[in-house]
Amino acid sequence: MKRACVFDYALQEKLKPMMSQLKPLPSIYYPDFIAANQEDRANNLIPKGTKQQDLEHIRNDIRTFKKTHNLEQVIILWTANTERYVDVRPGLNQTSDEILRSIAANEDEISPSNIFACAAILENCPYINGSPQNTLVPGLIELATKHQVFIGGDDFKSGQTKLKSVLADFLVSAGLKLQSIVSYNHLGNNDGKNLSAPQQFRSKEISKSNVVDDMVGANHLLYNKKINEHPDHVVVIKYVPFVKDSKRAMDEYISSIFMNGLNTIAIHNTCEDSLLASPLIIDLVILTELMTRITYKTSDNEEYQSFEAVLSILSYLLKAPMVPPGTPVINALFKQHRCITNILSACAGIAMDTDMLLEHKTSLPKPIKLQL
Ligand SMILES: O=P([O-])([O-])O[C@@H]1[C@@H](O)[C@H](O)[C@@H](O)[C@H](O)[C@@H]1O
Repeated sequence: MKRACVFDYALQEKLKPMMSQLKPLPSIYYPDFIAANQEDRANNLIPKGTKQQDLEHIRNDIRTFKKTHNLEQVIILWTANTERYVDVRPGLNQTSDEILRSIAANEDEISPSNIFACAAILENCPYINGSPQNTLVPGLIELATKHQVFIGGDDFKSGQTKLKSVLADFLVSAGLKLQSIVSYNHLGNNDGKNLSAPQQFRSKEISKSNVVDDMVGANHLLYNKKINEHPDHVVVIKYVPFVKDSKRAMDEYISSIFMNGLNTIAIHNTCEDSLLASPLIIDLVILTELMTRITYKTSDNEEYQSFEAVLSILSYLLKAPMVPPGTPVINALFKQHRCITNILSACAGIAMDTDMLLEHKTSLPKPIKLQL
């Protein structure tokens, strides 16, 4: 808390008695997966062993934590460093058997977050990837499906990307042809320091770049699908220690409009990145835990079932939403929000809001006013 410099001194002093009770458990550190500049922070480690031993250690930590705190459910959420992407290849991690064998064989290409996700799934704990790397490889998706354990990701959608998912939806659905998006930001916290390494930046660049794909892809009038027409989209992230957690985001959106006119929107946003991300952590855990208690049955199957293991309802909170294989990725923010409210309305037996408000546009009966 002191090192991060997010809270002012007075607030830190108030929080210190509570925060000092929280002792992080030793973790695992495979240098090849995060920036070399993180080495001095890797100072609370499990004794060096094989990846199988690391897996068993993390599994035991989960069981011990659950028993010590007398918990019904433990949810594992990765908020640690952005890792480089792992290779996805036959024999390594494309099936559940492959990834379990690869861990047992101490394969170099198994990442720390692969180990945590595998441990969570094997301990029947939902796993959420709050960072952009491709932790949840096909083998872990298959393992989660087999064990019917929820998984979700990727990458908290905190600021610049969340705004982009609204602006792009507004522009494209209004027929203003978005032609160029340049998203620049600099920040000085440790996330920024880790992202200053090319491979870690590449993970973040991927998760920040796909957010307009569904909106562009849905508008065949503006964008020629045959030539995969798409706006220019550039993401730049720079590490500037002086600004610490106070991320500066600068965006420029240029759209072609009527009679070949141009519409340029330029935005400057300054915000403490950690303060944007922390509430997302809480919401992701609450929504995931709620989904563990929702089952459904259909007219042709009397048995109640859970939702798909890949929890795409979390997409409202994540930059690069994971979806069950073969299903559409929705990034438009208010579609994602409506998905949550409509599913919860259905669970509560409440009619979904159609926004038609017909009762106020016709002679249909007016709604009964509820005295709450
Ligand atoms: O959510 P968002 O503001 O688009 O993206 C942010 C990035 O711009 C920032 O560089 C990174 O450090 C944060 O983790 C966050 O991912």
